[in-house]
Amino acid sequence: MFLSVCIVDDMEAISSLEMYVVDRNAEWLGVPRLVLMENAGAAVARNVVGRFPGARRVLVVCGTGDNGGDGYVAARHLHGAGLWVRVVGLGEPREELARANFEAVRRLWGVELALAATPLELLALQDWFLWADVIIDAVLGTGVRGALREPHATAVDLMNAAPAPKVAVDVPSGLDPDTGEVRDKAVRAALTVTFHKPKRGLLAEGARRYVGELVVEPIGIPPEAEVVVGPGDFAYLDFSRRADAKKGDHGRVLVVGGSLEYSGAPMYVALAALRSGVDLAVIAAPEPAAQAAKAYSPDIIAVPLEGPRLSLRHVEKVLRLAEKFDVVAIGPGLGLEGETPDAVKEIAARVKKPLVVDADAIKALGGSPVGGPQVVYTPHAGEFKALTGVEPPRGLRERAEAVREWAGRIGAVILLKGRYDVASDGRRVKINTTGTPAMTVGGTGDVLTGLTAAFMTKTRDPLEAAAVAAFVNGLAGEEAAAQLGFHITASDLIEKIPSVVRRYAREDITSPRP
Ligand SMILES: NC(=O)C1=CN([C@@H]2O[C@H](COP(=O)(O)OP(=O)(O)OC[C@H]3O[C@@H](n4cnc5c(N)ncnc54)[C@H](O)[C@@H]3O)[C@@H](O)[C@H]2O)[C@@H](O)CC1
Ligand SMILES: Nc1ncnc2c1ncn2[C@@H]1O[C@H](COP(=O)(O)OP(=O)(O)O)[C@@H](O)[C@H]1O
Ligand SMILES: [K+]
Repeated sequence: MFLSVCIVDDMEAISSLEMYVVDRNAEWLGVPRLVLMENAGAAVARNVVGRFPGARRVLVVCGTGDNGGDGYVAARHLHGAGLWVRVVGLGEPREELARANFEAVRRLWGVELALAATPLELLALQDWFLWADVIIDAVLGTGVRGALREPHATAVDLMNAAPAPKVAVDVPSGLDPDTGEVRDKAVRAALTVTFHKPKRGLLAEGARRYVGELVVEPIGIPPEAEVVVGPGDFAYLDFSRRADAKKGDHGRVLVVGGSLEYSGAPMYVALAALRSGVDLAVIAAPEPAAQAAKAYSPDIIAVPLEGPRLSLRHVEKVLRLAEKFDVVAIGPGLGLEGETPDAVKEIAARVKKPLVVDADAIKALGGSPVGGPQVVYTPHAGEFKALTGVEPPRGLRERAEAVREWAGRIGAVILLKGRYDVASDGRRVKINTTGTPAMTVGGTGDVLTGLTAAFMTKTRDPLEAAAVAAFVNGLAGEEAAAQLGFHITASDLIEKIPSVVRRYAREDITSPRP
């Protein structure tokens, strides 16, 4: 399997957001989240029996989220191992996974389950906390937000006041999984069983008195889940809108492209950006392409640059124009005649905006690529060679290494397009597996450029913008090809963008604070 790409070392700490993304992408790869929860709960049970072999009486304290879900699984496994198990639930779980495991415990007449939604109800169960040989803290994990509310705060106090050793599920409740901070209080565990990889906060200075001994347990997440682009990656993009939003709030993209010969490419970029959910997509193009764009669609604003191609005399005008935009995409349809390459070099070097460099602009910059924290190159194999001087390797692992190495050298994000798209910012690698050979039709790269520019208005993370753009572009191609086979055009992809994005993005309308 050439996909045996394991380009991350397996003990680096991760953030709760990264864990959420890996979890959702493992599910997209076909590993159900309920399986992850079952493995997590079973791992807790195994560690309790292994670390406290003399324990007979176990109290499991479960929150209302998936951390609680893990607790219910652990309770079932420990009950199955012959221990005397009592469970306190701080309310009925709402999420389906935790709910399923809550129900599975509720039906076991051999397990005593009490619900306590208030401090008073908890205090009535005080003797359970003193009865236990071991207490499992399954109250809060990576979903903790802000200061502890009730009855969680009382639950933490009762657990800490009990003499029995505590075993924390994933994160000691009350500890911030990313910083290790404790706002008011947290469970002081003898042992923390965390899943898949250590959350950064567990390793922080001063966290040890809460974490106790740390055990990292695999739960069946395949290594590909660390690098594949999937639904989880949408968590990096903000598609929400305020009720009092105004034009431009949701992104302005400037497309610098087109020439006498090519007018379609910049249009594909602009239309794809609009369909991705930006407010404005403007093309700055040589007259013939600008006229064609104006004639083609009222959705596109076109600023004409006199003459048949981008030239040095246009640079100042383009730079001034760019100041009014959030992201600039440069390259599609420019051609490489005359002064165009020099004009591209000048603009790329001086534009102070997030930049997507595609197509002819990559070739124009070839020898001296521009780097920057918000610069993204979207080459196909030939353009990668023009950018770096080297052919991209054929094997996926080698290809990922090459993209990462060159992204690091140039100091930009590189998204190398192909059967699998490989993106890197020099440190992280993302691999997109969506798409279809029907997409070799001209213009699909322009659509990807439009998606990338649009998504760069929705996040500060250009690698994730490019990765999610590739994911959406590929799915749009697959859906178009499902209807039209190998007869799709780039326009068919653009039509599919809204339904693909809406399947994974949260498009909330937030009411502004009065
Ligand atoms: N992400 C993954 O890969 C996996 C996660 N799993 C478990 O799922 C957990 C994350 O689950 P969730 O995202 O549901 O979050 P949690 O279960 O950690 O907490 C969310 C729940 O706690 C409540 N809550 C949050 N902050 C609170 C506060 N300050 N005071 C009182 N209540 C508060 C929320 O209303 C919600 O009901 C992980 O820690 C882990 O234990 C496991 O099932 C294995 C797979
Ligand atoms: N054989 C393929 N299988 C799946 N997706 C492909 C394939 N070839 C290209 N694509 C997709 O088509 C889009 C454009 O890629 P490409 O054709 O290399 O760029 P360009 O249109 O700029 O030449 C990318 O999103 C890429 O993932
Ligand atoms: K916990």
